[in-house]
Amino acid sequence: MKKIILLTTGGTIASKPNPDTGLLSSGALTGEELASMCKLPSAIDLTVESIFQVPSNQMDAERLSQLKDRIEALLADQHVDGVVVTHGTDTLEETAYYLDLAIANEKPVIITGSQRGPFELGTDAMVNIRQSIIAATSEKLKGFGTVVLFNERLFPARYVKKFHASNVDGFTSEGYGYFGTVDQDMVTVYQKPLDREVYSLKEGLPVVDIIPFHLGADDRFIKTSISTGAKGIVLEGSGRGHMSPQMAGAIAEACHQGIIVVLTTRAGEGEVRHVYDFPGSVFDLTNKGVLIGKDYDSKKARIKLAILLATGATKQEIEQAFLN
Ligand SMILES: NC(=O)C[C@H](N)C(=O)O
Repeated sequence: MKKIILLTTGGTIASKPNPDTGLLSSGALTGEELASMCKLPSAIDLTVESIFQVPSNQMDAERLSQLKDRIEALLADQHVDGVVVTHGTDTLEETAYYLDLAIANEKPVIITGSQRGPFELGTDAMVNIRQSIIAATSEKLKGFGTVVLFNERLFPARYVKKFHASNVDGFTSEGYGYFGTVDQDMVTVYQKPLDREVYSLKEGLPVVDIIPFHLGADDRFIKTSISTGAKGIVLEGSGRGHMSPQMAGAIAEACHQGIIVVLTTRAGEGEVRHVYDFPGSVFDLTNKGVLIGKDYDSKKARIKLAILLATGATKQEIEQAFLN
């Protein structure tokens, strides 16, 4: 019999209506309460553990590290076949990618959430938990790193994104698609990621900011990032990766001060590349010391940059790592 651990962290999937406000209290339910509401196959040996009971806007570097340590300890037990994490959907993709890059174990780690609370009409909470537990028992998902299950689909942590604020079909991997499904009790895998990247952290995650470009953006946030001690900055540019000319001077100063600056695009798909030579272009910014963030979503680039900095990687190694 497969042994799976269900590790709950809170979120809507663990929420209860608050009679005082009529709104949802995320994380009010314990893992045990939640599991007792799911119809699980009896052939799975399930252990439930509540590690946090928070809405996912409370996830931070410290909690990520606690979660990773706990999962690693659980997977190290030879009797454990896989771990399922339940999480609020708002930051689920960031936690998933952090776990994906930081956990080396080959056993399945599946992370899921829900858009509707367990007591709401048409809730997706129980079905997502159930399908995730089934996925975690699958031999097919060994060596995949951390996988996100949502609405019966399996997504790679590197690309998955919450694209709908409330719909139960709320997650996608723009341009790349999902790599499998869990339909009733059947796990099907259509694609497997070519490379698996795993890093060994030497210290806690440093401060890395995301600074978006918008029409008319100035340099105040970049200056604040520099003066408040950020170790990394992810710039979210437009199109091929363009920032405003007003930002370019402060970006050069950030690089000059040894802050690692990575450039991404706010477009949903496509890569940051040298195409133009105007002030604020990729050409201009890389000449100032900025690294190219390829096709990374800015939130994923932020997690990756923070992890790389926490491994003690050099600027050259970080540049190389973003070519993956
Ligand atoms: N659907 C959800 O889980 C959203 C919730 N606000 C959270 O991320 O905790």
